[in-house]
Amino acid sequence: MVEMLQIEIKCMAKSIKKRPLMSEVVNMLEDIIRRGGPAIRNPFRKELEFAPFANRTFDFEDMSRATAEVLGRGTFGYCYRSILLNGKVIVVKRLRGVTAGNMQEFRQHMAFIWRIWHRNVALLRAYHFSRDDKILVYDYYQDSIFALLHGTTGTHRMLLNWETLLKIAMGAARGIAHIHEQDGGKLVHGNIKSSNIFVNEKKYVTVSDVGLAKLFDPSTLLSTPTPGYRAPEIGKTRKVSQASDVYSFGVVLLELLGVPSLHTTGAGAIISLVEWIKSLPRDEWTTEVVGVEHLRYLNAGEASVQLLQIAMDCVAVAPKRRPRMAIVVKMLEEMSCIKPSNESSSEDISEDTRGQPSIESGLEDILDGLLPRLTL
Ligand SMILES: Nc1ncnc2c1ncn2[C@@H]1O[C@H](COP(=O)(O)OP(=O)(O)OP(=O)(O)O)[C@@H](O)[C@H]1O
Repeated sequence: MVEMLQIEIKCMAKSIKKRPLMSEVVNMLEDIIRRGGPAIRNPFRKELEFAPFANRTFDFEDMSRATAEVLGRGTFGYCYRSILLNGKVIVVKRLRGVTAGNMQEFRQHMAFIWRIWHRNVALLRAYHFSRDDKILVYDYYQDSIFALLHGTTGTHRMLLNWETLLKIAMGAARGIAHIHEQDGGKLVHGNIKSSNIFVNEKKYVTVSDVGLAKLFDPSTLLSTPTPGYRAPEIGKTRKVSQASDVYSFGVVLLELLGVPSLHTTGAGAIISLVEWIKSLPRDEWTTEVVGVEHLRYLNAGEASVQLLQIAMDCVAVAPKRRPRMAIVVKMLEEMSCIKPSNESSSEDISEDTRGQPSIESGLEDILDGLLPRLTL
């Protein structure tokens, strides 16, 4: 290790003339290795650390040779969809503004994320840490719940059948409840929304971006969750909490139920929407809020009112009045025993009320192959 430090000191010499040539540095390092010195990694090669048990089917060089397309720019930096030469499709997140300043801290945090192992939590496959780059690698999932519901443009509204809707709700709820059990029951996701919930290759609903909030300064997170999913108290407290995760999940439930325009409204508009729903007599909730066409399609009778009630409990303005996520899971599990009154008929509705593709068209390939067989 001392020898390594000596090399480092030589490289950082003030006088340019005293700094060794790169070829000399390589020779010095090779010499250390030859003499059976400390097990060092080639410092000129970028390394990926893989999750325990994850298949190491690619390395950093494969990643740099892959094609990459920007999926979007999120709170934590740019997100790319990358196709490796072996055909595997991965998602690469290049983080910006990470506060975990050194390798040790970052590594400890990654190990913490890997311990949050659950079928409803998206696996962080690998990471890379260097002074210039902090990169996270995930599997690529065909579609987020947001994309399923609203399409990539966010303009259309997909109607889900009752069974699919409940499975998505339950998978996401179980994932969030598991996250809330971590770190001595204190871990907060901090950015629950339908574009962070996916269906994985085993057909499990998985919650992504877990543990990332802890890597950033709270001031970076002031814009999370995205307006619309952000609990009202965050404006004052400037802090996300488990109760604010529950609020965000309530908004996802409303979104799943097809409450119109949720994805385009701001936090204020959501609160007034919630107030409006509360002002309606309960027996008018589903017809007014979910919509007659969608209700006919869901064909779930009183169960859809109950689901709407759970969503409304989650979006209670006072954080203390919101149920804990474990309770939400229980309520959803009880609901899943309630069967819709009749099998939903595909002839009932082939297009939703806005003439946009419904479950019967447009994304049918994905939905036929995927959602009816969602695993719980
Ligand atoms: N593993 C993944 N597979 C497929 N698409 C993904 C994956 N991770 C992210 N995406 C998609 O990439 C886009 C950008 O994601 P990213 O998480 O960077 O930002 P965001 O979800 O838009 O915002 P935020 O940072 O607030 O979560 C989103 O549309 C998201 O659904």
